[in-house]
Amino acid sequence: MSNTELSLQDKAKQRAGFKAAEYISNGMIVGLGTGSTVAFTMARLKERISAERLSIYGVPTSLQTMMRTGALGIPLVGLEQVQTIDITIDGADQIDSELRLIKGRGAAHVRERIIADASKRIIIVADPSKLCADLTGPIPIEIVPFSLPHVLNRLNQMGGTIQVREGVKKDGPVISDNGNIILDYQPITILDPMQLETVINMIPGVVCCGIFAEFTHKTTVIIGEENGPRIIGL
Ligand SMILES: O=C[C@H](O)[C@H](O)[C@H](O)COP(=O)(O)O
Repeated sequence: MSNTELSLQDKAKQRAGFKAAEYISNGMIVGLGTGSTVAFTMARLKERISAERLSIYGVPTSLQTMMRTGALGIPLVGLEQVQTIDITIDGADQIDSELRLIKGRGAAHVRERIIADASKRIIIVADPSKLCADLTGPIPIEIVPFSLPHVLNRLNQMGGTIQVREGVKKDGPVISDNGNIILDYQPITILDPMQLETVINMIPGVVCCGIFAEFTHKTTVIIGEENGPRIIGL
């Protein structure tokens, strides 16, 4: 797509995504997130690989990213082949003032959390619409299919509303890359993101939810503002 065809929001994503690619240097192992914003980072990395002979290996967080990087020719390694990941670049659905996140609109948050945890540093790329004073939800939750009635019961006891995410081009529930079901849980309020994350993640059957509150100490956020990328955090 040419630059003139991009929407204003896509241009903002592009500014953030391109800026993040500058943080990558020769020899790095790079966690590659999922979604439309980090797709711009991957496009820029492909250019740097050709123009500067940049030598990197990516660790993908989803089948979508695996397919995109395959098409771009970015070399990949599996998590089992690396000790640690130098930097992970990923998107987010909501970012609060303390750099806590909600992720998982694309149902990739389980693998994204694993890669984030294995990374020395995390760079989150986003357009300005993702910034908020406080996280509000909905919160994506990946669950083992067998546990559906139990998890629905437990979340109902907590209040709020829950939807089993359904496919757009598929009848029935969305199935994640891990073979699981995705719920979208709208709590009444999120007073303490870390506490709510812990409570949801402890429900048997939940693989994990999309609140990422534990990585703020190693997170940088890049917002693609109109007059240039804004860096928040480290
Ligand atoms: O499951 C999807 C991921 O958490 C994405 O990183 C997140 O939804 C942001 O995606 P986008 O950059 O397309 O807004």
